[in-house]
Amino acid sequence: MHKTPSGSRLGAGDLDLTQAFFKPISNAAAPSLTKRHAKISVIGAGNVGMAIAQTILTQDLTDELVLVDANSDKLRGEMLDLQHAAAFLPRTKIIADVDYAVTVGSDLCIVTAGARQIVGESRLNLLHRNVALFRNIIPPLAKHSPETILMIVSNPVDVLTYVAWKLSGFPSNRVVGTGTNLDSSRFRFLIADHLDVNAQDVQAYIVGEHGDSSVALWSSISVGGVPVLSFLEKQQIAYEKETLESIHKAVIDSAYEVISLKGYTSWAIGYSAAALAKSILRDQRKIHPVSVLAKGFYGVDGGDVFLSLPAQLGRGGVLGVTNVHLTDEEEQRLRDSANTILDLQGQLGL
Ligand SMILES: NC(=O)C1=CN([C@@H]2O[C@H](COP(=O)(O)OP(=O)(O)OC[C@H]3O[C@@H](n4cnc5c(N)ncnc54)[C@H](O)[C@@H]3O)[C@@H](O)[C@H]2O)C=CC1
Ligand SMILES: CC(=O)C(=O)O
Repeated sequence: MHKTPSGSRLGAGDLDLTQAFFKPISNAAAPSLTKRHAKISVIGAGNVGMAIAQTILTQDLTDELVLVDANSDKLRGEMLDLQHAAAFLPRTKIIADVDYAVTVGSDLCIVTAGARQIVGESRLNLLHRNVALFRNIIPPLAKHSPETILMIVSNPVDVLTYVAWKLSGFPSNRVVGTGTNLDSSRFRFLIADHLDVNAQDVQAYIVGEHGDSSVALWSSISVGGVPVLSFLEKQQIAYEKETLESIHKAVIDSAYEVISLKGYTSWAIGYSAAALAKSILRDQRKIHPVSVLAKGFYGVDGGDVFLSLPAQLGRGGVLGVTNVHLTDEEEQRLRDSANTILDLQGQLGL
């Protein structure tokens, strides 16, 4: 019996066995080529990479799922553990290797590798450690899958999305960071909890940096299509600005709290990244707040900076940025957030 690093094989007689088991149908037509084979590679098989991988599998988003990590034992262990769930999952080929050649021809590469925050540490603190890793990760991904879409998750996600864009040489529509898609989900959860409604009926955006300088778009909040703040104003129902601010603060504090309790965050980013993968690979053209090249939008003009804006995602990657109404204060906060990120980027010399 022969075993490869990318999985267990039945042996050299595989083909004979298959033919013995299944009698081929005579005069069968060639398979239809209308459905494209989809391949997703997840780089980094840690807490986040595995949460994303398992959500992708349960949601049947790909035909082939590739895992890459620098730690070969952990990688093989994770691959086998997922393969052993085959009887309960949609059929997906799962392979893993430390060599990036395994990612060849990926439609989507999701990068989660790298250092994570310890308790109380800011995402921005991870920058230099993770930029060094990205120099070894992005070029081989781009080489093996020159047409792929890169989705960056590792932190600080906005600056690392910029780094991935620079290192890959890809057009900006094919480089996206998960950005504030997660913060916006936390925001929607907290608003839904406050109003006792379903979070899926709440539309609300956090934009800017995925982190401490993020910006809550209060004017964007609607529930079941009803814009909340203008509704309250028209009905002359008073609301406290402090209540709004405290919800935004709770969003910012969310990751710190989860990290202090369980050491890392994983499930919510797993669902967040899988939702983005679905919009991209299934050409859903849905709008998500994600990290995109923001220069020229909403008065952000200080340089090439990636930060989250409501963007439409489809098979071509980032299809466009939505023109949501921002108040003057929100626009100013967005520019401040951009400057926070630009200051850090300035240290990189890329
Ligand atoms: N953007 C977002 O919303 C979120 C981002 N994150 C970030 O995701 C990243 C990963 O977090 P966790 O999975 O919890 O960390 P982890 O420590 O569990 O996993 C990191 C993995 O990266 C691997 N790795 C390190 N160097 C590598 C290299 N050169 N090539 C391939 N693999 C390599 C490690 O072996 C490890 O398996 C962190 O930067 C974290 O801050 C985490 C949650 C949410
Ligand atoms: C760790 C992180 O970036 C988050 O959970 O938001």
